[in-house]
Amino acid sequence: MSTLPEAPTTQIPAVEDAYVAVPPTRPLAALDAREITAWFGERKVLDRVSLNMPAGQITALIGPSGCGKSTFLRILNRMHELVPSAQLAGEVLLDGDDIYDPQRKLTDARRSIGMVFQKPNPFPAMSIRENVLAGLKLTGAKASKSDRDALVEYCLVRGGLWNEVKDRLDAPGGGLSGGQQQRLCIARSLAIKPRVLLMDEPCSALDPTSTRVIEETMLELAKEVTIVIVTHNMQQAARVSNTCAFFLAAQGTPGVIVEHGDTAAMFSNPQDQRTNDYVNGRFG
Ligand SMILES: Nc1ncnc2c1ncn2[C@@H]1O[C@H](COP(=O)(O)OP(=O)(O)OP(=O)(O)O)[C@@H](O)[C@H]1O
Repeated sequence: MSTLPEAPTTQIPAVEDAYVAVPPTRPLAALDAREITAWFGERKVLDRVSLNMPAGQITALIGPSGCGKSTFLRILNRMHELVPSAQLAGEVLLDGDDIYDPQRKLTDARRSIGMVFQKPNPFPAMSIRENVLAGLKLTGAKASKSDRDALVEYCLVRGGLWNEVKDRLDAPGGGLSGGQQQRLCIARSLAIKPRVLLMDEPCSALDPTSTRVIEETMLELAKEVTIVIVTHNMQQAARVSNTCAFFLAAQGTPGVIVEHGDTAAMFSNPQDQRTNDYVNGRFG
């Protein structure tokens, strides 16, 4: 697990003060990482990692602890640069446009590429409704109350939580179960209609039933949003992902992708012996 902070640290304004709107549907987008090398201080932790994450698909990043999966994921929406010692080389293209282009604002990347973290991190004192709307700070247009209500419903339906909370939208988000809180965080991330959703071990703190609900939610969401998920759970990778990338960092060397491709093929007929050993639980 990464040592980076897991929760957004910026102060969220009161929802009534936020400028909100129901954004139009955005077309599906592919993410293409090219020759990504990453450092923390002097230490190189990823070495020339390239990966295409196709539009409308779920890509799983798998591999043993410490091989750089979370670092790679955070590079995909410019969170890596929040660490003072962190450096980066390479390109990340969202539908052909480099999110690291100096002409582009950091907020452009965050608007298009949302993130769900390992530990559910709703704003506990805010209501369920406010939690969803809190994701809207980045949009810039005002909207009516009915638009906001429609957006809250839209996000909670897609987050797979609507039926469980529709009668208590003003109850605090902190009062939900862990699995419900994680789906609330998914709903919050959907409020700005991201084109890509990054998920860093989103089920590792959840029981098997909540895990299955989140997996079903992901499979539904993938019709509208490209998803990239880090998971240690091989069954989960096999159940939800279309494509898979196996990361590995040999002792004292930076992480690389050993093998990537169609998930079913990688699990049934891996090309590299190390992939074979990993997916069959022989190490990691
Ligand atoms: N903020 C940080 N400062 C310094 N080194 C870091 C930082 N975050 C991660 N690292 C190092 O970078 C390497 C890759 O870490 P990362 O969290 O990306 O791996 P991971 O594959 O996601 O691991 P896990 O599966 O345990 O979450 C590790 O050696 C880790 O110690």
